[in-house]
Amino acid sequence: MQRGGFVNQGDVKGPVLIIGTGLIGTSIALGLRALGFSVYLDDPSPTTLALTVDMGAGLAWDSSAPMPELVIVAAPPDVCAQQVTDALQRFPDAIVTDVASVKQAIADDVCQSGSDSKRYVGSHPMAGRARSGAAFADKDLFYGRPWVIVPTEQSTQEAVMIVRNLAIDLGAVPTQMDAHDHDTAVAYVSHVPQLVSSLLAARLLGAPSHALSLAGQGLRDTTRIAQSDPRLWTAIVAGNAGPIAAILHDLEDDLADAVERLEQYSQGSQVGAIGVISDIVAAGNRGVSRIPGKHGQAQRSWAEIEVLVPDRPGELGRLFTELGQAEVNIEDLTLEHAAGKKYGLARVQIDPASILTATEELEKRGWRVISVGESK
Ligand SMILES: NC(=O)c1ccc[n+]([C@@H]2O[C@H](COP(=O)([O-])OP(=O)(O)OC[C@H]3O[C@@H](n4cnc5c(N)ncnc54)[C@H](O)[C@@H]3O)[C@@H](O)[C@H]2O)c1
Ligand SMILES: O=C(O)C(=O)C[C@]1(C(=O)O)C=C[C@@H](O)C=C1
Repeated sequence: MQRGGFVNQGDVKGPVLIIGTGLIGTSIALGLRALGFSVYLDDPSPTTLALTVDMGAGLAWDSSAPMPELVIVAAPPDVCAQQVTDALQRFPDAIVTDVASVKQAIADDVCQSGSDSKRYVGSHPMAGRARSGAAFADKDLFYGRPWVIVPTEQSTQEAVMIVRNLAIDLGAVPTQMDAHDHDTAVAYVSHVPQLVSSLLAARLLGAPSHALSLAGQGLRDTTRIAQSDPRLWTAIVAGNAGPIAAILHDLEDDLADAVERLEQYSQGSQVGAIGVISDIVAAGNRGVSRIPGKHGQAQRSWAEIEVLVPDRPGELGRLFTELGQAEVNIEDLTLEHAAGKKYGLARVQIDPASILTATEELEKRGWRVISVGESK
């Protein structure tokens, strides 16, 4: 079997079975297929399973298939413990992992199930999309992203290595934590952000349509994940309710303070209101500067060029190609589209040392560069 160029210890050689072939299960399956693994798929929805097989992600599992060496449960969090326990019983030699966004409740249930839980190691790839389902799967979804490995006290070292190798084979960066630390961490970086984004987007239901027609990048940045699947996120949030509630309490205090000061200000009192606004924005600046940049490095400043991109097929590709020809590396990109306009606005982030070259080369090739400046 062709491997991603990694390790001798904990190498999976036999077939991999993926249970739950939605966004994450199918992305893993496609990535493993591309590396030459033999992949089997199972999902309670026959339509989903057929779609995943049609996408070339593997073969539908049946009892005549060879015994898997690794089983990956990629089902909603509230059914993962049961699926892991069943897999440990059905496949007595297999290592079993799950990829659910919550870990403590699943680990507790598996360890108390009476099954052979030393072959179980939890895990969680920190990559995804706001859209569920196999149709949105991507074999490169995990590339460069953290993948948390969450052994229980009973997990064997071999099982841990196999799950680490899975992450590495898919281009992810494994990092190990216990279930409690994992759940607290993801409450901060994933679960509370999801709820805040949803709450913010829900406020738009009461906004007049002329307000929505003015929506720009700020609103899009803060509400992208509000498109997420309510069923999946109900199970995620319910599975990590304690740590999430603790952070929401702090947020509630901050909000109550801000509301009180703003109301005092609007009623004519000057005391403390301006200070609280400045404190909120400055604390936000400090918080956002703690988010690591690409590949987990400390965040650094990029230069940003804003370029008008004609709304025609192939134009964005041409922009990438022509920046590449000028030997300018794109570090990040955002696109803004205004409804009914013939142009989109691409904000391309690049190394500040390349800014002059990029501007000159783009203008030489007929692009309209709107502005050049600093970005984070
Ligand atoms: N979406 C993300 O961004 C993301 C990222 C990392 C981890 N995860 C975790 O990965 C898991 C899958 O999420 P997803 O985004 O792929 O969801 P999804 O809705 O796209 O896919 C879930 C799949 O599980 C199947 N399923 C439902 N009940 C099942 C059961 N009892 N047994 C087996 N399969 C069952 C569904 O038919 C569906 O195909 C979840 O536990 C989620 O917390 C999600
Ligand atoms: O990129 C997104 O859309 C995601 O929401 C991915 C995201 C996250 O919060 O980072 C969502 C849930 C997962 O458990 C892991 C990753």
